This record gives sequence, structure tokens and C-alpha cells, in this order.
Amino acid sequence: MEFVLIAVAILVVALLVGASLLVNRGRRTTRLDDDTSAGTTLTRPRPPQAPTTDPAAQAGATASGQGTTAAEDTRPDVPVELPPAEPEPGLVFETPPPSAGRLVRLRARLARSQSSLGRGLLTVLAREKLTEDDWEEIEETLLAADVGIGATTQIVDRLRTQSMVLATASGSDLRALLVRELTAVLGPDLDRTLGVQRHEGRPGVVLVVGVNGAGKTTTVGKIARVLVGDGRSVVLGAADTFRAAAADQLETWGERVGVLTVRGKEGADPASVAFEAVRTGVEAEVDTVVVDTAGRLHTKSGLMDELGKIKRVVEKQSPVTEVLLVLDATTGQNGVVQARVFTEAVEVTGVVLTKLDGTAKGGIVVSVQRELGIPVKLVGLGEGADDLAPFEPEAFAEALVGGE
Ligand SMILES: Nc1nc2c(ncn2[C@@H]2O[C@H](COP(=O)(O)OP(=O)(O)OP(=O)(O)O)[C@@H](O)[C@H]2O)c(=O)[nH]1
Repeated sequence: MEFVLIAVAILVVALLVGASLLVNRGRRTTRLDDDTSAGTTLTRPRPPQAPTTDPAAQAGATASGQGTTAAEDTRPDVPVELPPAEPEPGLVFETPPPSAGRLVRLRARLARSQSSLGRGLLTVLAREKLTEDDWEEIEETLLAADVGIGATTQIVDRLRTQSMVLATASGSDLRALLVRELTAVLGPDLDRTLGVQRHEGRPGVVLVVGVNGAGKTTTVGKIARVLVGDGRSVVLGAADTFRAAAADQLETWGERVGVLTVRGKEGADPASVAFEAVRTGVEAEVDTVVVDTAGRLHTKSGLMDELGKIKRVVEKQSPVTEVLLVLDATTGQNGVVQARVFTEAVEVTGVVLTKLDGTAKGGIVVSVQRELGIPVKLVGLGEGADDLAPFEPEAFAEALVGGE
């Protein structure tokens, strides 16, 4: 009898161990879009034989937000199969226009800056003989438009040396002169190429940073459209896990143009989401992965830690080729102060100035570039999906001055 009891006990223990092994094994593999997992998800349904990832690693990163991340764990190198980029039934992808020439098409959006800056300057310059009061007015107009003291002095000095020419210049000559001088302070020789190209078989990786409310998420969506409009394939990463609505917003932007978004659960580790987004981009061999990051302005060291970690983790997959800082043009000099925190936290390679349509201070482009020493690469000129344009100094100066 005793022998039978011992045999039954051994059998029960063996069954329990076997069952637990099976359960754990089941947990080790989950689909990226499995809503019950704590890790990252793709926004569109994956094929039934979708590959698997290690949720244990993801959960670790998600829960802690520090220490080892998903990326830093050794994870099986499981290929990610993406659903075909074809419209689902009833869903028609939009075709955004290419980015070239957008600034010229959107020049009317700078009307507010044009009337206060461009027209203001032209009116004074057209006076028969310029007095000291006139020069002061020119200076004040430039400063009021946030051009900044250094560039204002440069413009006024150069115009003064040409006052003989000004005295006899026609309206169109004056306009051309002003366009030339404004272009000169806009840094016409700065390299504004976006680092979005594939390199050595890996996608370009763009990190988008900036204070929440600057239009960052909207801008990431618009950048996706710029890239798609220019014929590139894109994956988006919703690493702003602090604000749940940001991921929803990004998904919607992506869906409209057939771009996949990798997102995390609310509160997930941003680095983990960024890692998965880039991993997905590498596997799918897309041209560019664009990652939206959280822009909470907590302590500088907190920001540095978070952005530093995202960059470090992402670069296990593919080098970061562009870090874009999104700034709201309507916040003026305040925005520049905030911007400094970001430039100290991460090596920013380009600035996106949003909401330029909503300000009379178009000169902010000049002061941002001068103060941060970073080129403005894109400008936001409205709420429309394609109201984001590559920045071109001469076209911008033309738009500010207006006419012709
Ligand atoms: N007029 C104008 N509005 C813009 C521009 N860029 C963004 N916006 C709008 O600004 C509004 C507020 O944007 P945000 O509050 O910054 O929202 P968000 O884009 O999610 O920004 P984050 O919180 O940084 O992620 C949205 O309605 C955008 O459409 C622009 O260039 N011009």
C-alpha cells in the first residue's frame, strides 16, 4: 500500500512539473501583437504564423524602466515578418506629395511674419532718405520678429553700407536686396540633408525629441508622410509611452499612408519600444525608422538618462542617423531655453520649427539656428497633414518679404 502511495505521489509531482514547463514554454513565445503581453505591439494584424519574441525580456524592460532593457538581454534572433503593406479591405492609402517645393507652395502661410517683418522693412527702406530714426525702426522691426541681436546688427550694418544704392533703388531692387540680406543670416550654406537613408544594409534611424505640446507627435506623423511622399518605406516607433494618446495618434498617421507603427503598453519602457521599432525596421528592410520620444521636461539628468538609453539601445540594431528637435515657433525665446536642455541631453542634428504659420515672429528661425548652432531642417506651416516642408533659406526669405 505504501509503495502504491509513493508511486502516485511521484506521478502527481511529475505531472505538475510537466504542466508548468509547458505553460512557461507557452509564455516564452508570444506574438508582437498579442494584446495580453506587456511588451510592444504592432498596429496591424500579423499573419497567423507570425514570429515570436521573448515577453520576459520585454516585461522586464517595461516594468523597471531602468537597469537592463529588452535590448540588453540576449534574445533569440527571431525574424519579424511584417504584414504586406497593402490596403485592408475598404482602406485606401493616401499618397502624400513629394517634399520638394513644399515651402514655395506654402509661402502664403507666412503671411503674419510677412506683414510685420517683410513689409515693415520694405516700407522703411523705400523712404527717400533714411534718417537715424528710420534705422532704429528697422532694427526694432527685426528684433520684434525675433531675429536676434547678432543677426539684426549684421543686417543693419550691411544695409547701411548700401545706403547709397538704397537711395536710388527701385521697389524690386529693394526687395531683391532684402531677400539677399535675410538669406545671408539664415545660413544658406548649412547642411540640411535629413539623415534618413539606409546605410550598410540598415535603415536610417530618426529620433524625434522635444517638449510635449510642441507638436512633436503630429510632426512625426508628418515626417512619415514626407518620407512616403519621397518614395521611402518607413516604420514608426511610438516611444512616447508617457502619453497614451500619442501612440494612438501616431498609429492613425501611419495607417493613413500604409506605415506600420510599433507601440508599447501604457507606461512601457520607451527604450524597449524604440528597440522593437528599429528591430522591425531592420527585419523589414525599410529605408527609415522614425521614433517619437517622450518630452516630459523633468530633470535634466532624467531626460539625459532616458534619451541616452534610447539611443544606446537602438544602436544595438542600427545607428541613429538623425536626431530632430521639435520646437514651437510661437514660444519664441522661451522655446530656445527649453531647447538647450535637449541639446545637452542628446546630440541634436536638426531642428523642426512648428507653427510658423501662427506667429509674426518668423525671425525665430535665425535666432534658433544661431543660438543652438544647429540647422533648421523642417518647418511646420499649418495643421494640414502635408503642411511640413524642408527648410530652404532663400525660399523662406522670399516668403517673408512677399510680393512678386
Ligand atoms: N498651425 C499649426 N499647428 C500645428 C503645427 N504643428 C502642429 N500643430 C498643431 O498643434 C496642435 C497641438 O499639437 P500638440 O499639442 O503639440 O500635440 P502633439 O502633436 O501630440 O504634440 P506632443 O504632445 O509633443 O506629442 C495640434 O492640433 C497640431 O495640429 C503647425 O506647424 N502649425
